Amino acid sequence: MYAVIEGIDTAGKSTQLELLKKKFPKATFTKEPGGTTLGIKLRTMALSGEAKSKIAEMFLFLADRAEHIEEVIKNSENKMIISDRSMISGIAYASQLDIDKLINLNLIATNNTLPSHVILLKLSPEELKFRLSQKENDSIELRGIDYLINIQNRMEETIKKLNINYIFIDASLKIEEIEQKIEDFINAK
Ligand SMILES: Nc1ncnc2c1ncn2[C@@H]1O[C@H](COP(=O)(O)OP(=O)(O)O)[C@@H](O)[C@H]1O
Ligand SMILES: Cc1cn([C@H]2C[C@H](O)[C@@H](COP(=O)(O)OP(=O)(O)O)O2)c(=O)[nH]c1=O
Repeated sequence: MYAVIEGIDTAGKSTQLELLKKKFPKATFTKEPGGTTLGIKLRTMALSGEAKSKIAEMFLFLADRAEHIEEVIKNSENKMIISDRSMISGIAYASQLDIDKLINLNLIATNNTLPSHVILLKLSPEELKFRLSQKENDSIELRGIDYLINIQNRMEETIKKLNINYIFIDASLKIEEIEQKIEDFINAK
């Protein structure tokens, strides 16, 4: 199983991953960007905001993804893998490019590997605004509410296009309610 937790910044991914780690202690927990030694360097570069070109930034994430698939996902193929983000973020955040083109590029990076289970935590604009106001924001989060809601819409569109097994969960539900929905989804198939 290759399950991924997706959602825009502050959707609650880290919160749920901490709970999943307790529930599934034998699973492999990983993340993008920064799930490998090379990926840690690429993550710093990608998140610094140094890239003037959005395309250059996207290729940093794609390089991270290719290394992650090869080093982590392929090496744990028969185990339960749970990842914080995936190619769905890669496609959604590269918002200046067309989704179909990005699917092709990402399938090159992943050698055609797709997640088997996608969990998307969805925020309303109001809840997003509140959560961003509560924390210090990195260069991507500083792009604002409309930017992030557009990314969230692109995540939904990408997941539907990829025709994979997914669940969309209202991210403003209680933490325990979300936890239960994720557990039921993972245990169902
Ligand atoms: N279901 C929830 N209801 C209310 N607040 C939440 C919920 N889940 C997470 N939070 C809070 O929202 C903020 C962002 O959560 P976090 O798990 O760090 O998101 P992400 O990893 O997706 O950026 C944190 O302050 C966290 O405590
Ligand atoms: C995987 C990926 C993430 N991102 C963005 C989303 C996030 O804003 C940022 C880092 O993700 P993340 O590690 O979830 O950030 P945080 O430290 O806030 O938990 O990178 C892309 O722009 N493209 C990508 O391909």
